[in-house]
Amino acid sequence: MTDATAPAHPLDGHDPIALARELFFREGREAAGVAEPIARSWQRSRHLPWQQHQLEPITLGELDERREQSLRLLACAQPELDGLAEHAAGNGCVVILTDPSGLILHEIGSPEFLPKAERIALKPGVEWSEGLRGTNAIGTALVERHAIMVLGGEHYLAPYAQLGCAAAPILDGRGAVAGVLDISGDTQRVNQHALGLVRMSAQQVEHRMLLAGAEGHVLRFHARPGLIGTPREAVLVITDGRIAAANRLALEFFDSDWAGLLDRDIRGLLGRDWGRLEHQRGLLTLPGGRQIAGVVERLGAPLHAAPRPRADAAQEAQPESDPVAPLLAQARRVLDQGVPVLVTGETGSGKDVFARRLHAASRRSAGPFVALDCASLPENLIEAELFGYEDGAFTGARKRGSPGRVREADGGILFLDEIGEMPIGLQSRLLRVLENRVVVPLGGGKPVPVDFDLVCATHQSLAAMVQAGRFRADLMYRLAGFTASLPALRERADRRALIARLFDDLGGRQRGLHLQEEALDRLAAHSWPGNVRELRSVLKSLVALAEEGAVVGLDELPMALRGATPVPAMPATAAAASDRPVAAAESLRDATRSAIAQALQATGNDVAQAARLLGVHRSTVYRHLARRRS
Ligand SMILES: Nc1ncnc2c1ncn2[C@@H]1O[C@H](COP(=O)(O)OP(=O)(O)OP(=O)(O)O)[C@@H](O)[C@H]1O
Repeated sequence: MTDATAPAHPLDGHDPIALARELFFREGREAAGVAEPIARSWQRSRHLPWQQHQLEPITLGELDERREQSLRLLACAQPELDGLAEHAAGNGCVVILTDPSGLILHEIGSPEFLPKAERIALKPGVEWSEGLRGTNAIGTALVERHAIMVLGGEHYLAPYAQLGCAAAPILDGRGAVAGVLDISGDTQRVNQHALGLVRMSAQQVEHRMLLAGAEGHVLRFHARPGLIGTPREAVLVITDGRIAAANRLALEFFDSDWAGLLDRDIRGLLGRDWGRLEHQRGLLTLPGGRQIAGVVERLGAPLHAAPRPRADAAQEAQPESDPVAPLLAQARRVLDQGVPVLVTGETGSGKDVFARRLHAASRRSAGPFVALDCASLPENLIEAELFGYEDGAFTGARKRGSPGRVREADGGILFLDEIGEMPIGLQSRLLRVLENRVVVPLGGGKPVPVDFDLVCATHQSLAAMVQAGRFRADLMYRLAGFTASLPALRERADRRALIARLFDDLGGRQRGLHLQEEALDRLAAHSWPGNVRELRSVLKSLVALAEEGAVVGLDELPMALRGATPVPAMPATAAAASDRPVAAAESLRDATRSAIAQALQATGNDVAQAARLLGVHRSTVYRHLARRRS
């Protein structure tokens, strides 16, 4: 055995894990004093050929292929990855998604822990099966098919003795493992809370995957009717009269495993009357006399049990799919060919989130994602920040110089947010870097070759800025190889589903809250000038203010949302923006301007309060005020 493959050594004499290791490794006895799944895993690991220890990641091309093979998993897991990433970053941890073999497809989270993860090969393209790394949360969860936490000395191998991981397998509707969701960090950072989070998130991914792949009919049911339509519902997929898929909650209800339920004739299980529940919530008496409360949906039909006429019925009739997903797929294809992508949309519509998702889906996902917000830096610092500088290049420069963001993005993606704020003098320099693929630091020094893909974002009209002489036309053409125009929240056909999901994800589910249909209708009809950011902050306070298990109705909504008349929708859809860049982007700017004006009016010109109301940073409001004055 080499050092890297040697079992971790006992930590100290009083530690029960250390004692268990002493008996197991030194004296060759049965594993005792550790949880049963760990003991079983040590036993399995003992018989593994450790000389096959594989630390190198597969190539980027191979990783791409593996991602292609797990496309549905990746799409269904993305919202959880986004949510967990916030938690992980705040706790010094990373979130990991693997494919069914334990190969890491994605890793996102704390910049503090990522380098440590890198050192032990906990990174995209590396497989963490039990067969290759001994007892570890990802590999052992795959074998045990249950969520598991593996801390410090419970890992079989020495290099992982400081590592703490909580992992949950993601099973598809036929019981096959689709992947693993994991939170990892230093041992003391990972606890029962992390285990609860990955377990719950894996359940959400399973729920989404089950519905995404379903054909025919779906029966959603639960003993508590309030939970129907949430990820805690039991689900059966019925295709051609037989059970094609089921989630774990449905198995629990029928006290069965997948083998016992799959391919059974639905009438034998539910009785002949099951079709009575089509599009109508109700009680069904099963052949044994038990009753279930549920609803059957025919796929492709509206997802709501009892559709009622409403003003925006035409939009509601569209399937509640994520309108951003096809844009993301197109943008990824373009970016992977080395063509820059420009993301446009109103403030808070998710441009930053989109850019990060694009990175995660792109050929450069194993490389860095380096973001620079051009609006947040004074003009005279952007150049140094972007292109780097040599020792003492200017007063106040760091002693040993700085490589700059462009070089930091080497091998990955450079994200320039608010590109419209890039000073015109720097635009030609950026263009040169894009064309020549070399960067020369401020204060001289040798040109350094760089290799990165570029994503930019703006809520402004670059075309209008070109006309006004504030943006270089050649740079605009270069940047906008592909424009992804994100829809405003009020224009999204899936906004009801999005609101319901965010409500659950922001703590509604955890606290057992139920968002009433009327309240959901009102939230969906609101104009949301601050878009998803504003929506999140309203939902967060709704969740925080509600008592555990409460029903959240119209009366619980903030005053501004209770009024009967929703704020009229603002003009021009973002979808039209790519065809008519000037007009659409102007309307974007108009919409942003009028949202800010409304917020300032509502708050008596209190900038801080207006910014809070819109869910934007104060500087955004100040910037708009300054522009209005000029
Ligand atoms: N699809 C989504 N699901 C959940 N949260 C989202 C989604 N899209 C955006 N958000 C959240 O909304 C907020 C605003 O998103 P983001 O920063 O990406 O918007 P933006 O368009 O870049 O805003 P700005 O123009 O002000 O920089 C963030 O808290 C983000 O996490």
